[in-house]
Amino acid sequence: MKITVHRKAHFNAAHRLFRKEWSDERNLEVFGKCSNPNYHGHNYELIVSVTGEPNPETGFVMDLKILKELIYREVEESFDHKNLNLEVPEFKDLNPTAENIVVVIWNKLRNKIREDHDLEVTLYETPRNFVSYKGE
Ligand SMILES: Nc1nc2c(c(=O)[nH]1)N=C([C@H](O)[C@H](O)COP(=O)(O)OP(=O)(O)OP(=O)(O)O)CN2
Ligand SMILES: [Zn+2]
Repeated sequence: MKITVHRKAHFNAAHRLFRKEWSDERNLEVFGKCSNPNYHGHNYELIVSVTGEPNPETGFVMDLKILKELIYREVEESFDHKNLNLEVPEFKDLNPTAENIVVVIWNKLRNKIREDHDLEVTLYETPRNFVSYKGE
């Protein structure tokens, strides 16, 4: 029997979507207002979902307190109140789109979670725009 446990978290961060080899006009055409050269912020909401068999002794798939601390260490500490383009090394040469952010987060968490557990990460960039990734 497999069960999925979910933990929500959030971080606030600034970003700019752009390609440096393109003009500001071209970036505006493709990335819209998220290409503002002076950056802008989002309140990102994160859902980390871990699927596995519950341990028969504890009833836990994974201790949610441990998952909470893991998300804090791996995601919130590095991303919260940061400029993703300028302060988070993973985005030095990678456009911080919701798609790229969710993959970076998944990769940071994957090797910290038991191999026999499945991992899916869902990231809300705005209340209506969200992406999810499960490593496929
Ligand atoms: N495939 C993607 N498309 C877009 C991304 C992205 O990361 N992946 N990002 C953006 C912007 O960064 C942002 O998400 C859009 O902001 P906004 O248009 O303000 O979104 P809202 O949900 O607030 O817009 P409403 O019009 O109020 O619904 C754009 N595209
Ligand atoms: Zn944006």
